[in-house]
Formats: sequence, C-alpha cells, structure tokens
Amino acid sequence: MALTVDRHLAILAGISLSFVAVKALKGFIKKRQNNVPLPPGPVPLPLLGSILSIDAYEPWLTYTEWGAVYGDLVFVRSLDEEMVVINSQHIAEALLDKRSRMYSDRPYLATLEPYGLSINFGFIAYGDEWRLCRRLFHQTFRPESAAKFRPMQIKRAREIIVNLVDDPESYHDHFATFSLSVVMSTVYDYNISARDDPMVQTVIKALVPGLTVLSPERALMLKTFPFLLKVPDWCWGSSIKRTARGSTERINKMADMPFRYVQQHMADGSSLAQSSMVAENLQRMETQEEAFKPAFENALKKAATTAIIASYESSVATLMVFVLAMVLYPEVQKRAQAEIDSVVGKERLPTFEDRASLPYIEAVLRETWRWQPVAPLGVAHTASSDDVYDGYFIPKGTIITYNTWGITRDEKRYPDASSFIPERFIDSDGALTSDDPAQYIFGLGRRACPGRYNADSSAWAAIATMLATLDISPAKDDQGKVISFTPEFIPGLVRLPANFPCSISARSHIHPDTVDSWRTAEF
Ligand code: HEM
Repeated sequence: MALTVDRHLAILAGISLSFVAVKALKGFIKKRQNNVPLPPGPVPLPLLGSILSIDAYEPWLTYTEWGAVYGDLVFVRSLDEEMVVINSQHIAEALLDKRSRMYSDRPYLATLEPYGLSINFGFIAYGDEWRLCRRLFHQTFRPESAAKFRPMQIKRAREIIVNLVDDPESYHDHFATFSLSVVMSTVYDYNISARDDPMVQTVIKALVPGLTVLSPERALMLKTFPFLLKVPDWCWGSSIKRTARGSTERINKMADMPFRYVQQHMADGSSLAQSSMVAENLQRMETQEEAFKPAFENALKKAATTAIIASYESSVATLMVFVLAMVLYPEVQKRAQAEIDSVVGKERLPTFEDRASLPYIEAVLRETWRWQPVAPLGVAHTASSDDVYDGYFIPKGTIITYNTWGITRDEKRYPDASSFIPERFIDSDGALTSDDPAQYIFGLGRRACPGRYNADSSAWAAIATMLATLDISPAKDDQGKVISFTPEFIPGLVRLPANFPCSISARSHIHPDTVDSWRTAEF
C-alpha cells in the first residue's frame, strides 16, 4: 500500500512541477515580450527556483543578504511563484503607498480556507468584502475613536503590574492576558477574568496552532501539493487534513462565542456590551435593508475576529521584546526610570497626558519596534497588474514581500543595528528625531495595519507603567550568580522572543499596600 501511495505522490508531484515549468516559461516569454528587465536577483534553479536557498525559518535573513548583493528591489522565483522583495522604506512607499491601487491585493494562501483562517480579512483579496470589513474595523480603530480606549488601556496596564508582582515567572501569560483584555474590551466589551477565563482559553486554543500556517513560505507546500487535503484519513500525509479540520473548528468557535455574548446581552437589554465595536455595529445594522444584513453581519464577525487574531501575538511579542531589552540593557532601564521619576514623580503613575513630556520613553518604544521587529516581513501584497518601476518590470501576480527586518538592519541608518540604543532617536538637543519606525513597521498603503494606533497606545501604556513600578533584571541562580543566556526567537509571521530567565520585582518605592490597592482600584 505504501508503495502505491508513494507512486501517486510522485505522479502528482510530477504534474505539479510541470505546471511550475509551464508558468516559469510563460513568465520568461512575457518578460521577453516586454523587453523591460526584471529586477536583479539570485539565478533560479530549473523548476525549483531559489526555494532551497531561502532560510525556511527566518526568510528575512536571506532576503537581507540578497539585498546587500542585488539592491533594494530583488526578484526571486520559488517553484511557480514570482516574488519581489522590497528592502527599503523609500521603495515600499513608492509602490505600496503611492501606487496602492496596484499593490493592495494579497497572495492566494493555500492554507487560509482549509484552516478556517479566511475569517481573517487581513489575508483576503482586495475587493468589496475586504472594503466592508476594513470600513467596520476602521470606525472603531481610527485615531480619533481609538483615543477613547486609552483609560481602559492604562487600567489594563496596571493589572499587568499586579499579576507580575504576584507571579513574575509567568510574564508571557500576563502579557497574553493584557493583549486579549484590551482587544476583547474594545471589540466585545468583554472583561476577562484574571485567571482561566473560558473565552481566553478558546482564543488561545484556536490561535496558537493556527497562526503558524499563515506565511506564503508555509502555504507553498499546500499550493504545490493540494492533494494533501484530499488524502483519506488512513493514508500517509493525512495529518495535514486532520490538523486543518481541527483548526477550522477551533477558529469558528473563537469567532462565534464572543459574538453571541454581545448578541445575548443586547437581547437581554443589558447595559453591558453596548459600547463595543460589535454592539455599535449590530445596532447600526438594524437600520439597514434586510437583504444586506447577512453580508453585514458576516463582515462584522470577520472584522471582530481579525482584531483578536491580529493583535494577540503581535502585542505579546512587543512586550516580550521590551522585557528582553531591559534585561540585556540595564543602563537604558535606569535612564528611562529616571525620566519618569523626574517628570511624573513617584507619587502617581504615568498617564497619556504625560506622554509628550517623556521623550526618552518614546525613544525606548521606537527602539522596541525597531530592534526586533515583531512582523519582520509584514504581510505580503500582490501586484494586481503589470508595472514598471525604476526601469524594472514587475509582472501582474508577483508577490510583494516588504522586508521590514532588512530596513531595521540598515547600518547606515542604524549604526550598530543589532544593539538596543534608544539614544539613536534623540538629537543633540534632547528632542526626538524625525525617524519613527512606527512609520514602517506597521506596513504601508491601503493594507497598512489599521490597529496601529491601538497597538501603539497599548505598548506605550504597558511600557511606561512597567518602568514606573518594576525593576526588570537578569535572573540569578541559587548562588546569586547571574544566569547568562543567548536570546532565542520563535520565528513566524509574528516573531517573538522565546521565554528567557529574568527577575521582575516591584521598585523599592512601591509599597506592597500600593500594589494591593491596584487589585481593586477602578483607576
Ligand atoms: C503590536 C504591533 C503590531 C504590528 C507590528 C502590526 C503590524 C502589521 C503589519 C505589518 C500588517 C500588514 C500591513 C501591510 O500589509 O502592509 C498588519 C496588518 C493588520 N493589522 Fe497589525 N500590527 C500590530 C498590531 C495590531 C493590532 C493591535 C491590531 C488590532 C487591533 C491589528 C490589526 C491589523 C489588521 C486588521 C491588519 C490587516 C489589514 C488589511 O489587510 O487590510 N494589528 N499589522
């Protein structure tokens, strides 16, 4: 039986590779017809292209190396896919932003539908459904609306401190609670409980395995060998199909549970769930034509679920990067604490009204975004028509990968780029420079991150509150010796530090009674 299966796999793989060859030939002919050269790039192997040369776990490293050899626009062929890697902010602005009409589509990801992830509008094609989802999302998350959530973000940030003081070793889990509590309040007006919240368990169960399949590099296998989703359960390779089925069930549960929570509260006439993104839009829906309601409700559910998916890991990763930096760069932490102590004082905690008076904290946040960008390749776009840029031909359908990592590693712009140096954003007068990585780490153009104002406020609230109240330092062993470690990162669409040894405790002026008072405070 195994032999038969192997033969089938071989035949099907052969057919797939023939399609690859035909597509590559078509591309070649098109290029010749056009007479405009493709951007420079590595010489592809027949059929396979450059796939074997790309670092499977950290592709941004390969793209950055190629950037040094071929320049800021690199053409790469992998199997049957054509990709252009953008290695500079300037070209990203020129294409993704200034020519956004042509560069706002997303590549087809073979993993999306089977794994239940097409509910995430961040990955769907540029079209009417995406437009409706994005409009609903934008109403809640645009800068003017997002500002009203700031007091809630400060309150949640203070809850992290209580959790960290109680149980410092579980810092990753506390950041996950923070991330979800902010977004679930905004989207569903749902207040999660400090421990074992059923909604949180459902979200984590759905997201943690699901997100790993969301990159073009991972989806390529399923695209090339789509029969893997059709093989019978008893057959070799069927685990992919089973994993996909399980993922769909978990994602659907995650989308339905909180949505029903809001509908239930609205039906009961409860004052809860009245001011959330979902509640406000369900009320708006009542005034709409009957025929449009199902599409509206579907788009609303997608927009709501996307907010959870898009913010969960990225917000956790940002705070993990910050804590890692504080462990490795104690002098930065001291300078940041000194700024807060002198501007805010030790009697109260920072709020958003203090933000403009705390330039060093701002520089720490900028360096946190830059030092270890949590979305090192952003989310890929596609060219929806042929284009010529700077004398190079970019064929319709080309995947556009925007190498954020490469930009953060530009030694001319960021000398000693792999070190955490907030001072690089402060000029000789002590003011912030005009270089703000938030201008590029959230992507560009019509698909740029619409949650960035919320993400920025959450990160600022958490970082400023932690610096005001906690000492973060290297962990020590039983003999009092510092435990040294080499930071490790979990790669993926979102890249985050793996847990590392560290010690977190309340700063000396923070009295235990004060922490106790935060447990119950309404702030
Ligand atoms: C914490 C740091 C975050 C980073 C670094 C980040 C980064 C990004 C990037 C690079 C993209 C792709 C942009 C492009 O295609 O050019 C994106 C898309 C998106 N982000 Fe974020 N994000 C963050 C947090 C959030 C949060 C908190 C939310 C929701 C509240 C959110 C919602 C979204 C959505 C909905 C999209 C898809 C947009 C679309 O395709 O139209 N993100 N994000």
